Amino acid sequence: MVTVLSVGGSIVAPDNPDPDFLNRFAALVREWLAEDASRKLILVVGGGGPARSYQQAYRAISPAASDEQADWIGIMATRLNAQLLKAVFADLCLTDVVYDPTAVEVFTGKILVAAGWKPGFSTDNDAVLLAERFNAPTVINLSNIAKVYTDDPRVNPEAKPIDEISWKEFRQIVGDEWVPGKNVPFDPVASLHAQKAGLSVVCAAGRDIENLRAILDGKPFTGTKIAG
Ligand SMILES: Nc1ncnc2c1ncn2[C@@H]1O[C@H](COP(=O)(O)OP(=O)(O)O)[C@@H](O)[C@H]1O
Ligand SMILES: O=c1ccn([C@@H]2O[C@H](COP(=O)(O)OP(=O)(O)O)[C@@H](O)[C@H]2O)c(=O)[nH]1
Repeated sequence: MVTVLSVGGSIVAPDNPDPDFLNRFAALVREWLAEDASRKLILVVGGGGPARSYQQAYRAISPAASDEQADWIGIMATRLNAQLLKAVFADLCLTDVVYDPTAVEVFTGKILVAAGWKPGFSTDNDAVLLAERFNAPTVINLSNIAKVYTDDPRVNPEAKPIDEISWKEFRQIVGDEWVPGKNVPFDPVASLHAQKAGLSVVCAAGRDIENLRAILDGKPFTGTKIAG
């Protein structure tokens, strides 16, 4: 049984890598995998603070900055974070970090680590492609926010948290347009793809390890389910 976790860069490397979080996360993952030999995990890792600061530097320097170049810069940040996770799980992760999610042939070991692929979307979309490929019905999307809100709560203090939402309604919140480095609970391209594929997504706070344990165990959790 393969479970797909989209691990937001905002929790792996908010500004710099967060070794305290990674340590607690690694302990939980190891414990959970050891409990049942049939469990396997795909960890799709985002770019976090470094992706944004390098993209911003590029835009500050280049008046005619292109989205494609900005995306490539972000992709490289996701690959650096992914290589860190692969090293942390070296004994369980036997294959190279996946870049092209449509070309994965084998999944030996207990963990597969994936990073950014190509311009036009975020690692959320790579997670959707991998979920389809490995028949996982749900993507667990771990971020720096406990729930999806009716609007960005950092911008709009009136925004209300949501427990369950349809893809149609969710896509009205995040829109259709991809912008490199966009901060949204699940990216617009990935959302359309997940809707078409009939996948569900659970958005939750990645740093809350007990809550993550509950999600992995199929128990009641704090977060937002996007489906239907
Ligand atoms: N409707 C919304 N609900 C919740 N968060 C939102 C919403 N719209 C925008 N955001 C922002 O998205 C951020 C999470 O996205 P991001 O920082 O890219 O996370 P990650 O790196 O984990 O993928 C939140 O911190 C929040 O500021
Ligand atoms: O397949 C991918 C994955 C990532 N990115 C770029 O890399 C950035 C960082 O990735 P992501 O948004 O997934 O990181 P996170 O939001 O988790 O920090 C994105 O904003 C995109 O600019 C991309 O172009 N293609």
